[in-house]
Amino acid sequence: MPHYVLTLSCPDRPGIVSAVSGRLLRHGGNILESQQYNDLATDRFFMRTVFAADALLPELQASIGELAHDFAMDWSLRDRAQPRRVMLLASRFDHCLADILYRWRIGELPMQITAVVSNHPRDTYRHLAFDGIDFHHLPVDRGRKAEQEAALWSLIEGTQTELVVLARYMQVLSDALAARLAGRCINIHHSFLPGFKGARPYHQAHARGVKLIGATAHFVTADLDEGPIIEQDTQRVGHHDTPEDMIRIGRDIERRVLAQALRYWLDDRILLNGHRTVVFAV
Ligand SMILES: Nc1nc2c(c(=O)[nH]1)N[C@@H](CN(C=O)c1ccc(C(=O)N[C@@H](CCC(=O)O)C(=O)O)cc1)CN2
Repeated sequence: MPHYVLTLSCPDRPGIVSAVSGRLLRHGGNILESQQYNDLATDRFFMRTVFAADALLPELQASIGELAHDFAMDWSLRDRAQPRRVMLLASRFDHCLADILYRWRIGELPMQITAVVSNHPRDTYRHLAFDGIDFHHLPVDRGRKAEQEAALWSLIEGTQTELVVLARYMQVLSDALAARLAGRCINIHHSFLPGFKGARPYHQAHARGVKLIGATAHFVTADLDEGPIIEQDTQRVGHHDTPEDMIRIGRDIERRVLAQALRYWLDDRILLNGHRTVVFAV
């Protein structure tokens, strides 16, 4: 029996859970897992429900669409058996790319990788196995960023990519491209945001003399390192740690934070709540 995941958000009011569960029951739905949250500050309701049903997706979508209209819902319904289509972007540092490829290879990240894209040549990753995944070298030559982004966008569209992961991709996306990728582009920033935005956060952290460093996975917006935060983690450092030590310690934090954020996205556990997120963790 297919398993479906329904995510929704709408203005809060009594009876949302009852209406949704009743509608699913009407189609023989058996709820397997359900989480909800009411943001009292915005009076907005968020819900994620996993259910089993013999009914076909189009029938369910039509029925839930009616309900969604009545409750002014933003919603999505997906067959959990359908793997998501994800594109991986990286620059010189490949530790996050290598980690995601390994987790995907062993089945921890159930997704279809549509391509690996870099502004550096294939040889940069000569020790990484791409297992038949297409690699695209899209260099950013001075004054030709628009052309590079046009090629990148055509690849994203041409491969029907649902999510773009910036796995230490060190080029700032233009406002236009960030807008096109709103809610479907996740970046790993190598600091505990909002501290130390920009390209060299570990050197900034060392100069400030912090005792904790971290990493942040967030949705990409036009405003650099300002997007809705999905996942964060930290680790202690000391006066003896050099910027190089922090870069080494930070690699592990970046890997686990990005992998967790990607697992949440693949399992429809992230809902946007304005410039914040609701994350229905396991
Ligand atoms: N529109 C956005 N684009 C990107 C974001 C984002 O939040 N919004 N995050 C970055 C990743 N990043 C930090 O996490 C980051 C990347 C690059 C830079 C930067 O200053 N890059 C320089 C070039 C550096 C180089 O070539 O090595 C630049 O683009 O001029 C800062 C932060 C990914 N894109």
